[in-house]
Amino acid sequence: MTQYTPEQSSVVLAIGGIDPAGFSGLQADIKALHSIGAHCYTVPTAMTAQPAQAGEPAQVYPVSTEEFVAQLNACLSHERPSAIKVGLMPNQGLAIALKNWIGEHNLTEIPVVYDPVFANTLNKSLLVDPPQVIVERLLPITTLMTPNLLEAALWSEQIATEDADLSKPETFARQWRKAGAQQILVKGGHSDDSSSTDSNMVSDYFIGLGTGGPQAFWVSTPKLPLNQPCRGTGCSLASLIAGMMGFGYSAADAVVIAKQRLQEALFAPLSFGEFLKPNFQAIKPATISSTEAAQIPLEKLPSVHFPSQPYHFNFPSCGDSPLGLYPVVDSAEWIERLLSLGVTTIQLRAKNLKGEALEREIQSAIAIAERFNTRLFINDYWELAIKHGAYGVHLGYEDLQTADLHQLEKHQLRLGLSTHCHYELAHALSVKPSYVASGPVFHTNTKDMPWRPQGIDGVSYWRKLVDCPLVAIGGLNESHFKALCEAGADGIAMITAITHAKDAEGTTQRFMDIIKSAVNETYDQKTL
Ligand SMILES: Cc1ncc(COP(=O)(O)OP(=O)(O)O)c(N)n1
Ligand SMILES: Cc1nc(C(=O)O)sc1CCOP(=O)(O)O
Ligand SMILES: [Mg+2]
Repeated sequence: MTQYTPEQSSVVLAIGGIDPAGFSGLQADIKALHSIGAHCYTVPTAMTAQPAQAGEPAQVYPVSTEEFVAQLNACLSHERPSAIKVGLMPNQGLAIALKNWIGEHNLTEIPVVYDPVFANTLNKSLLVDPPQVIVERLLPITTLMTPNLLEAALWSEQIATEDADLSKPETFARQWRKAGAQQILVKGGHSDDSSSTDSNMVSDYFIGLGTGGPQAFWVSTPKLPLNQPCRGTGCSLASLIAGMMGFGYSAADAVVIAKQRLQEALFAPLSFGEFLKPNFQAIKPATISSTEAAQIPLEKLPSVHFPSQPYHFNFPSCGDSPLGLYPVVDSAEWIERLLSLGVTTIQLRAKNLKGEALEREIQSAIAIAERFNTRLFINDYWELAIKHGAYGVHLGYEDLQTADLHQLEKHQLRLGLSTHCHYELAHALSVKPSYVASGPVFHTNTKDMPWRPQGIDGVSYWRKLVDCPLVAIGGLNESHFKALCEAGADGIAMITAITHAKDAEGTTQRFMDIIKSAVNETYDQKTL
């Protein structure tokens, strides 16, 4: 599994055209990247002249291959870039030169975000060679492509199979993947089609590698009532994605964070002449720390959902009393032991049972929890949880692909969801669960985790994003309880600290007391 470990700095090599009017191309890249604290190298592929008047074509003056490579080398003589963003690539000669340069300098591990600019927002062509040949050259070095619907269509028409429906972003995305794109975000900003998405939202379709394997999802932000054409949004989005990938975020995470930041810059767009442009000055400037660059001062994360339909769920609440100490155990026997001490939230995480034995264990656990009037969550086995009338289920991100959320909602089970990164959180929040779990807070020996522990700061940050109860999990023990309560955790979940304790009963009692007084102290501090 890839481990995504955010770095302290992001240096993006932005390659693209110069738009002297300052709306798009490298000028837009610089503004977007500076807003997240990334450094931006700028290597022009062409000077352009893009008149405002609709009738006049754009002029494109590509640099020579020699000039291009000399600029790339000059950048490389400073620090090695942590991501590359490619915008306007006007001809295949420069595309080949870039591909060779990346190979010759062993830069193939660096993520490349390619925004295939074929024409500007005013639909003026900016290419000297046909788009197909340029894209073909760049596909092998590209980590993530970000075409808009028109660009995607232009290419897809060349490669589409006969039965392909070319009116939908998801069709294009699949076509491009077949043609060799590793990961792709088809931007739906030009779409009139609202059949698969909410018409008040702009929805982009992502297919790529998530932390646990291939992912496909829609990522949507509210449609803004802009009264003039807005320029430079595609360049800015691709730059923000490259910047976040440069900080070490996965493509899926970078897309979610970048969409949010662009959305924020578009809430108060700057108007210049006939056009608008994203207002990155309106965003709280990010510092050079990667976590802070991702820390969105927040409107809201974009909504993320799987390819079927947007979600309209509302799972029941877990009640008014705080979730508190939340032991995660593997048997009904443990549940009986801990509930008799007064534990009010507990989870059955039975990884070693199957078939009838598993079903019996779940049934007993539910019967015990009912006797103690306790919130019992069943991990993984949502069908058995429904069948035996459990209080709730806890699901991981992968389970969302298979679990029938409609059935869970229909039977009024509470739903807890694990989250570890931005796109998982964006997805979880779209489901409106009963609680969100955030982990791993610290290193855990209980299971392999592809995510860097996020620490207490990560819990505080999640708290700002999450509008339902928040549960912290991963490597937790009593030394963390006070800080976790101050950070806003409603529940503190753990396995080892209780199940491996010499005196599990005594330990649990002490943990409950500490959490109770930490919750009271935090409450007092907030109300003073
Ligand atoms: C409270 C809580 N948070 C997170 C998890 C992890 O659940 P999941 O992602 O389903 O992983 P497994 O527990 O199945 O390994 C949890 N169980 N409880
Ligand atoms: C099961 C589990 N899920 C996690 C997550 O981050 O989603 S961390 C974790 C293990 C928790 O065990 P312990 O308290 O022994 O560290
Ligand atoms: Mg699970």
